[in-house]
Amino acid sequence: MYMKPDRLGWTVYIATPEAAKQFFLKTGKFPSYIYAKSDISLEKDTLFHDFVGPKNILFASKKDEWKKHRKLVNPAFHKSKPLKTFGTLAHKVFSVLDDANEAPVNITLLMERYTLDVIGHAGFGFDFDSILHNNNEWVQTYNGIKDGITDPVFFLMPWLDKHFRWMCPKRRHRHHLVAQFHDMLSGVIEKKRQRLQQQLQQQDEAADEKDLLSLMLESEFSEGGNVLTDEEIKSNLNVFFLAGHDTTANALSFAIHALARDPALQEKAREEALRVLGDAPHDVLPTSSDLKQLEYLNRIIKETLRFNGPSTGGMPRRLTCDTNLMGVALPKGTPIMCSIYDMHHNPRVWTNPETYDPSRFAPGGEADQKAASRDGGAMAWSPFFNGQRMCIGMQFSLEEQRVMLSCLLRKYEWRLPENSIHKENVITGTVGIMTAKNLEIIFKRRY
Ligand code: HEM
Repeated sequence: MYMKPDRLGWTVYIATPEAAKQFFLKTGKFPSYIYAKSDISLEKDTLFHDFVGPKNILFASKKDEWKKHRKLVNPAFHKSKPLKTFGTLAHKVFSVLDDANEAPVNITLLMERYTLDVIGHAGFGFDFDSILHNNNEWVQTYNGIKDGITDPVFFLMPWLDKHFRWMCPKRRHRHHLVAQFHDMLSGVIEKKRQRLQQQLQQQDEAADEKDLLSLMLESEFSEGGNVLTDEEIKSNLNVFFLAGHDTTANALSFAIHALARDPALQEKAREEALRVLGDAPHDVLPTSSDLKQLEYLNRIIKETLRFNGPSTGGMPRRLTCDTNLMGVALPKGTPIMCSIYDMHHNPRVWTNPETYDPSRFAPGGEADQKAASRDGGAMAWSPFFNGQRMCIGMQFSLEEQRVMLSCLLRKYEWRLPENSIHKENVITGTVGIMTAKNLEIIFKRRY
């Protein structure tokens, strides 16, 4: 553990599995968490607050409030397994790669378009069509909001947004975009509620391909209604965007980079993809049983999430009572974070942590050995956090990555351009979600 100044002031950072075990699993007595989420990111009247809204699963800091959201959201994520959606949209990405005709492609931006279309379809049955038409109205609207939220000036000085946005027409426009986006979402929710009430919901639609909004509304309907207000449902949908879109896009681009840097690794992963999915010269849609057999690819995905996990530390917390953490007395009110990045790169936790090595995740390998130990070793790999507040979209994201990467391996060989700045390791460039700086890749068709 160490301390450094952060947005909440001097903050304790956890970087070992033993301390992380307490942080993740020792939640404290009802109704409060010991390590309760701080609402710093949600200052009222900011663009971020306007977009995401205060009442949702991610920001809930009290147990009863969180349970209310999790009750509806959980069954939706359990039922949802939209492999067809993942696959069909991956094929659209391929048409962009084919058009590039072996010219370098900014893979992070392309993966962001892919994951935006995925979350539109799988989240609430909406087609952003951002892979093929990145300039259309709704993509521009969403991107305008996202750029506004991640603008470093307003991120670091939220009071500018609250008190002085009247001086900045561009900022006012961004708030206007949020209102437009919310109106669109409200319309979709309303229509879906009506369909459900009139029992027009297609009964024959496979549950695993239904969108998360429909699944949440169905689960609410079966509870007799009124579990969450429309505002709360909308707020949860917006969280799925913020939590599930850039994170998965960056995880995918880091994996594509790892495979580009090491042709032998790429070839081995391709052999597995061809063995499982066949080598016929046309695109395929992987099934659930196919994905289970992609064992080597899975190791690559896991090692990529250890080496370059897009979420480096989750949201800041504050202690709600005096606590003893690993023999250190910490007073109530202390700001505290779990640094996933530091834990994943800690030489006292992982052997040669700066070496990218998927074999750590082979059966009986380093990761399994750690998980079997009693001192919190299972927490050593926590790209999605752990315990109660672990990422609810973990399986969704892992399946999305497996589908995209296995289809990509079948269809293309890829490499870094000669002058790439990412030859050794990927160079990253932002705060918050870890993102590669202008990562370009050259794709060569196999069929
Ligand atoms: C590689 C991809 C992803 C990573 C690395 C990731 C990481 C995380 C982490 C670290 C947390 C805990 C945050 C905290 O408590 O401070 C979290 C929570 C969450 N994530 Fe993800 N996530 C990913 C993908 C997704 C996807 C695809 C979705 C939804 C479609 C999603 C939805 C959520 C939600 C709703 C929570 C809040 C859960 C709760 O508090 O009960 N995430 N994620």
